[in-house]
Amino acid sequence: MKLNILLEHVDKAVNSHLLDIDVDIKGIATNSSLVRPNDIFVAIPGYRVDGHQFIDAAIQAGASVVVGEKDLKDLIVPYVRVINSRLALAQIACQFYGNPSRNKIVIGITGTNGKTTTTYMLKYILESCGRSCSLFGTVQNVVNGKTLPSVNTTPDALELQKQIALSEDEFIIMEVSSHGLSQYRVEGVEFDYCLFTNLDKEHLDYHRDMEAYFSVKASLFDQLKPNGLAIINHMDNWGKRLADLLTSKGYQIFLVGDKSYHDLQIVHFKSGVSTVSLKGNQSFELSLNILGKHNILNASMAFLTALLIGIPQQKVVYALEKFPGVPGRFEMLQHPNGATVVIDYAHTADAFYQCLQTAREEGANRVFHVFGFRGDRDKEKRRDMVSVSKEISDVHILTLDDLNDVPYEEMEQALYALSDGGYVISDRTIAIKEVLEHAHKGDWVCITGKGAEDYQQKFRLPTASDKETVQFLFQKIDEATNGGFEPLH
Ligand SMILES: CC(=O)N[C@H]1[C@@H](OP(=O)(O)OP(=O)(O)OC[C@H]2O[C@@H](n3ccc(=O)[nH]c3=O)[C@H](O)[C@@H]2O)O[C@H](CO)[C@@H](O)[C@@H]1O[C@H](C)C(=O)N[C@@H](C)C(=O)N[C@H](CCC(=O)O)C(=O)O
Ligand SMILES: Nc1ncnc2c1ncn2[C@@H]1O[C@H](COP(=O)(O)OP(=O)(O)OP(=O)(O)O)[C@@H](O)[C@H]1O
Repeated sequence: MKLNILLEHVDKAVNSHLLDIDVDIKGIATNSSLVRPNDIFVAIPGYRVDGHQFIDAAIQAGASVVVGEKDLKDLIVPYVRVINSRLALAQIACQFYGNPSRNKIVIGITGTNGKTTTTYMLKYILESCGRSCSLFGTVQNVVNGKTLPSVNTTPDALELQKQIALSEDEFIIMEVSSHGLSQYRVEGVEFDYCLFTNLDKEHLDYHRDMEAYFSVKASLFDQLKPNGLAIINHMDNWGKRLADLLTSKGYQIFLVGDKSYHDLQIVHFKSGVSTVSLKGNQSFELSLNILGKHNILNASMAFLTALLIGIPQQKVVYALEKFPGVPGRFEMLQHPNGATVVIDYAHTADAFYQCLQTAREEGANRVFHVFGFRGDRDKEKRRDMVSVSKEISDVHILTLDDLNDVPYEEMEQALYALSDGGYVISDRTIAIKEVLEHAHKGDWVCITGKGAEDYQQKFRLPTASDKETVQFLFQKIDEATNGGFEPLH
């Protein structure tokens, strides 16, 4: 593509005369090691390193044009200075791949919790009706039925535009994170449906405060196509704010909630099976294989969206009944002694509440809760998480989550400082072992924070995830002759 066409929609600072240069651009790169001859290299001042440092390497690798934010002179190739490199990248990628989101039905889901679950539910409903979907999210990306690894919840603009262009699927369903929005990863994507699940204290190491976090999330809705629809959880206070904001802007909004004026009303809110009704219609049952009122809410959001897309109600009900769940989201395993083990991805206070309260409402005798905190991530939410755990569970055990380069001892100290009457067992696998040893029939063990993700560091047991650890320990119980655990060596 000719440079002048490629840069047509880029907010440029200076050197715009270079747009006239008759250069043919073959591709786009943001990493110097991935540059190929005749690529345009976009230098991004990153959080770890400054991409401008790699301009020479990019040129050596064949970049024929460089885009950046700095005032640079004397480059041997044309240099386009822009106000924001990430924004320019999105605008360039969008143009290069021909605005691919315009040819798709695009669904974006934002909010602190429930994005992954809701995307999975929607994908399942649509695919059950023979419609094809690409998916972008925390657990995996899927395009044309092929699974691709997921580096970020929301991929960077270059990867996202490329994958949407490659997609032959009818729908694009994506989780839109606040980082993704603030880093312009979805800039240029035009959405048919945008969903808001909820907002809870999270990522305040990145956003100034909750107001700033909310504003970023709300900005997704400005990317709706002219006839695009917003679907909002109106039981969440931030959802109420968003609904007011979008109404004042003239957007078409649909609300999920527990009041008769909601477009989808959850009339009788119960984990597993709930009664819901559509405005002005008879109520009916919505049943799910996964427990938790929060999952009923996620299902209701998916339900309303599917109806707006035009899927018949009965087909949606049927698909949700069969929905197999999401790896590591309230995934239940049965302890040989009759206790119940739940592996969940809860890592905010609200998610703790949902997970632990579900165990309580299911009649748990005692609730054991094993959890930790990500190193080098939002510290503000930690105390709230501990207090919810302390309030709802009978025993809370603090353990290590991903260290993210924080020294082991430092994180261990943080656990002791926060434990508030709970136990600290630093080795995650040993914490799980201790709890499984102490849990009896009728007790529930909730292990939260990692979900289906692999461990980032080695722990004492030879396992790579919470599920593997639990299954490894169950196996040991089965093998042991005395009905207890084999000693560990
Ligand atoms: C803090 C943060 O958001 N970082 C994101 C950011 O990376 P960065 O700014 O650190 O990049 P960098 O490593 O400093 O590199 C800067 C530039 O130099 C280039 N470079 C670098 C080295 C080299 O040799 N040559 C070279 O050209 C790099 O390609 C890059 O363009 O831009 C990258 C590309 O978009 C992201 O992958 C990366 O996400 C990292 C992996 C991350 O962990 N992000 C988290 C915080 C995040 O975004 N999370 C949300 C979900 C949150 C949630 O809801 O739970 C998400 O959407 O994933
Ligand atoms: N609607 C909801 N309200 C509150 N908590 C929820 C809701 N849905 C899920 N959760 C909790 O949040 C955890 C993460 O759920 P899910 O992966 O669906 O959310 P997410 O928004 O994709 O999270 P992340 O952005 O961190 O990947 C679940 O394991 C559960 O504990």
